[in-house]
Amino acid sequence: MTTPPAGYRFVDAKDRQEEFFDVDRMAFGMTSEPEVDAVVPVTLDWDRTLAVEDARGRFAGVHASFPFTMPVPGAAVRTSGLTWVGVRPDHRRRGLLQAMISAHFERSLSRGEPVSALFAAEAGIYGRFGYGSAADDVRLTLDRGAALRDVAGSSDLTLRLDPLDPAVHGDVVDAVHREAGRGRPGWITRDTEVLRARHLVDPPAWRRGGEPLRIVTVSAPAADAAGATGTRTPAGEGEVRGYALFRRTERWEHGRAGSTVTIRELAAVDAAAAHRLWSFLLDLDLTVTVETAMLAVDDALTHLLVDPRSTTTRLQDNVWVRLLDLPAALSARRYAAPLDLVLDVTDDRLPANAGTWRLRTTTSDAGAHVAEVERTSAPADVSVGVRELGAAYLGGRSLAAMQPAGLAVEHTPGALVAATAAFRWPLAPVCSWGW
Ligand SMILES: CC(=O)SCCNC(=O)CCNC(=O)[C@H](O)C(C)(C)COP(=O)(O)OP(=O)(O)OC[C@H]1O[C@@H](n2cnc3c(N)ncnc32)[C@H](O)[C@@H]1OP(=O)(O)O
Repeated sequence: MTTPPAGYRFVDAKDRQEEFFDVDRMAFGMTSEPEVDAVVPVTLDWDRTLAVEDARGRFAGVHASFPFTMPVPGAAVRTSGLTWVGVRPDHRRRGLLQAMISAHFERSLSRGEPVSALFAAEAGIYGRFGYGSAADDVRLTLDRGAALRDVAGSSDLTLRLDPLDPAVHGDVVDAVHREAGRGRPGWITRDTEVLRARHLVDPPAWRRGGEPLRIVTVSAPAADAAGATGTRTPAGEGEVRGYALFRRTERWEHGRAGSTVTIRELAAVDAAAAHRLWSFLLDLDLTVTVETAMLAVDDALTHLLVDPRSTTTRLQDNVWVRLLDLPAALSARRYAAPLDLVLDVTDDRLPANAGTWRLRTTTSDAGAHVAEVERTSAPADVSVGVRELGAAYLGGRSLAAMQPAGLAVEHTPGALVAATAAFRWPLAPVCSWGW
């Protein structure tokens, strides 16, 4: 069991919840506002929290994790979603994060979670611990009226705008979100009531002068409702095929309206639904600018825009992935092509992962290849760090492209091209919400 640096010890945080939050408020510079705290539910599972206490008995560092089932190429894997990591500024750079990460790895492995994932507060922190940046997202700023390519059936869908009411819309949002991300690696769903509730809260302090959150849904006519999501609008007009959670922030300058539309999340189960939702959001009266939520780099919108150059696009790292139990993790996902590869893996923090492994696809299931991963003494085809394998794990990064950066070394000609063809996946990975 990991021990923290001298003068510190790990302690249970369960009965000291306010202290736990105080550390993060100190670490992030966040304030506690009673009107926000009253409505924003605590999502933590206290059995998955851990604190580091100093010699005076005060919490100096904390972290927690969520038990996710993360979609990976062709399958899903139990994943420990690291969160709420914080060290008080007066205790930083003494190795508390190092100790907490080791404890997190041990505890996740003991629960049978072969993978950990996180959203990084700063992108420079987690690579040293073997997390690889496994997905990017894009946020687009669009002008009102940005033109879209046509999609058949879009105008047949019924559109409905309402104030967001979690009690009314919670089930619709959950069902459509699940369906919209089917088959997309990284698309973690909100699997507890409290995570679902947290996603829809909207305290006035978070609105930055904007209106309360709205929801726009699009539905198939009742007779056409095929049942993909099994949801109907609250008024029962048909099956819901997509929604967007958004708000407008009103602005006037020299008598001219210049409001902004800010989208918290948009999910659509088919092209017509995506087109109808974007067409609506891109043409709201009195608005001039639309800010999207984080989208997959290959999101439908990126294909539908007539003039992609007219938007401002911000690319950012999305989910980071750490393989904790390498053979379990690599055999949990599917592969896009057959592969028989000996990998020489370096992993300074989890030596059980280091050394040579043979990854061999055996059977295929609906075109996706199932792999066995075993220890071998055979000579390696490719040498790679566990961080790079984490980066490639969701199918969004090319192992071959890491070679010019010196992060993957090929010993057998053609091995990196073959590995890349097998590890890549048709849909770019993304998680649509941060935890
Ligand atoms: C998944 C999430 O929850 S992300 C949220 C992360 N939390 C925050 O950003 C809140 C503000 N920051 C903090 O609370 C702290 O500074 C932490 C948690 C980032 C680091 O905690 P510390 O206890 O200071 O880290 P620790 O002393 O163990 O340092 C470990 C290593 O990480 C490096 N490191 C720490 N913070 C950073 C950073 N922000 N950027 C780059 N490197 C960092 C250290 O330099 C050290 O490097 P070394 O191994 O080469 O010496």
